[in-house]
Amino acid sequence: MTILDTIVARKWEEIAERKAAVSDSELRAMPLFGRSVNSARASILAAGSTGIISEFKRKSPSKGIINDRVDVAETTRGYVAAGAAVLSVLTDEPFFGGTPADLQAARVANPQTPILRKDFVVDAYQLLEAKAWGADLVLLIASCLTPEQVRSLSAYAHELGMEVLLEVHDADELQRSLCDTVDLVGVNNRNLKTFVTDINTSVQLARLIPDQFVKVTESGLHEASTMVRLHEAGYQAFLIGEAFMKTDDPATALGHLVTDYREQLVTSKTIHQIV
Ligand SMILES: O=P(O)(O)OC[C@@H](O)[C@@H](O)c1c[nH]c2ccccc12
Repeated sequence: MTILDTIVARKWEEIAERKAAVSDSELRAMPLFGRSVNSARASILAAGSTGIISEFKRKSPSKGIINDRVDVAETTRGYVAAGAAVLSVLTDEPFFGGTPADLQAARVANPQTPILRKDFVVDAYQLLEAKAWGADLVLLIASCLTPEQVRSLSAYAHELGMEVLLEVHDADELQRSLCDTVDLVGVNNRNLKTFVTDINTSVQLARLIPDQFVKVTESGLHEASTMVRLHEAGYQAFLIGEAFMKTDDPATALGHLVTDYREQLVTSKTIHQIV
């Protein structure tokens, strides 16, 4: 049994508990449910966007406690001020220390910014929750879903007005799960079964992702030079958590990375023009 199997098994228990406590119609009646969503796709592709999807993550199975001191509203507001194109907020409690309240607090603090509900979505009920808690897009992880589930969950997310980030880790997952109700494709550099992180995963898969999808590289990103390399490989967005959250001031860490990335991009473009 891998950690992913353990997480998904626990997730089904959580879903059963939540369904018993809050009905579909109660979720639909929540104040945020009817709000219009912010497009992550548009934000990432806008001229001058950093493409950074900045994550609020307190702990993880691979790293343990990363940061249990900072406030979600203050941190996410700081992320946006420092250049985040999209926010990612973990809502899984047992393994990542996130809560629905974190997502709602980030929503209220950042009304104009697209926010990803970062969780292990396996059931349509979680999409209703995401909408009710103020999410603009949801993550679907190919390795814990059948291609049919990816299709039906992504179509339902679209019906609810949200966008979909499909996460893959290898060519096989990409080829069998990709469908046109997905908006962004994320390549996770971290193998969720072994926790090994390798940037080459993204480099190798980039050319297999059709251009209609926004290409996102996920996990293990700490250096501007790595971002430049992945940008040149075709990535438009970068999902980054730990590099920011492990510091006492995650938003300032993001600001520094943005400055370095912009400088290095200019240098790299100049070199390409000369060579
Ligand atoms: O903290 P990192 O290494 O920058 O990674 C962020 C993000 O990619 C990672 O948290 C993540 C990617 N896919 C996930 C699925 C579930 C939980 C977490 C994740």
